[in-house]
Amino acid sequence: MILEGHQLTIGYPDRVVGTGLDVKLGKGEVLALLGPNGGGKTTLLKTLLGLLVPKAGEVRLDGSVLSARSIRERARLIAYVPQTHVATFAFTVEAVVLMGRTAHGDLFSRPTTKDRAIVAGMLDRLGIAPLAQRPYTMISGGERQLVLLARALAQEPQFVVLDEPTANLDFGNQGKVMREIRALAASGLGVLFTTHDPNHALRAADRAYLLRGGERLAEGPVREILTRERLESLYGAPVQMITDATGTAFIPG
Ligand SMILES: Nc1ncnc2c1ncn2[C@@H]1O[C@H](COP(=O)(O)OP(=O)(O)OP(=O)(O)O)[C@@H](O)[C@H]1O
Repeated sequence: MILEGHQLTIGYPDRVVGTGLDVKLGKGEVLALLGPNGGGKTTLLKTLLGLLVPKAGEVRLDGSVLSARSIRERARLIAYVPQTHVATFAFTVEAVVLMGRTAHGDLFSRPTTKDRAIVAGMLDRLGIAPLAQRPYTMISGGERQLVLLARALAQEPQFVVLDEPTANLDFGNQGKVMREIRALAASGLGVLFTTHDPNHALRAADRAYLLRGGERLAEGPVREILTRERLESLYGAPVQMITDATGTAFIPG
């Protein structure tokens, strides 16, 4: 199964953000989307998810146009972890993660024992089981990020799309999410995530897609694509590269 954007023009009713964009994500692989603020990353993600309609081109899932599938079917296949949002209603953490099961059951049916077991497993896996009965509105931004990831995984999708999944996380939890992303790919899911940290792409992704001003600057295997020169050109700023026996890291210059 492949999630694919073909010759996409992306944007909003009053604005074109990018044109001629081709993106491909297969199962079992991780693609990192990098680029400067306002470059179009979130717009591209939302278009691939079917939340924004492409102005031209099409999004295909397994060769057929995504928009031809029902919203429910899409939700079963592709999970979205948005940038952390603050909920208005004080659902418990467990209830928020249970929402991930909605695509699998009848909309008005009560969660099954299996649903609850899957949710408990996800909370445990991400180390947030102690938060289960806390209101989602009264936990930290980083904890919320992990709850949204748990909700996406409870969906048991084929693809997971994450918008800056490490943005609010402490150093330890950043590592946890990177490991989780690799584990998802190892279990056969396709993962697409945006990041402002090239080191996270190096660590967790197979391929990198560089997007600037709505244009694809480069795409390919992370280790080939992420060079000091390319990152300097992507961000229009100096970048330093540090290499030792254990690997390579980039720091803003
Ligand atoms: N709802 C909207 N309506 C109109 N224009 C928008 C809307 N949301 C974003 N934009 C514009 O679209 C362009 C791309 O924004 P987008 O959020 O996709 O960038 P991004 O690469 O995700 O940025 P960041 O790294 O800052 O999150 C920007 O110029 C932005 O101002």
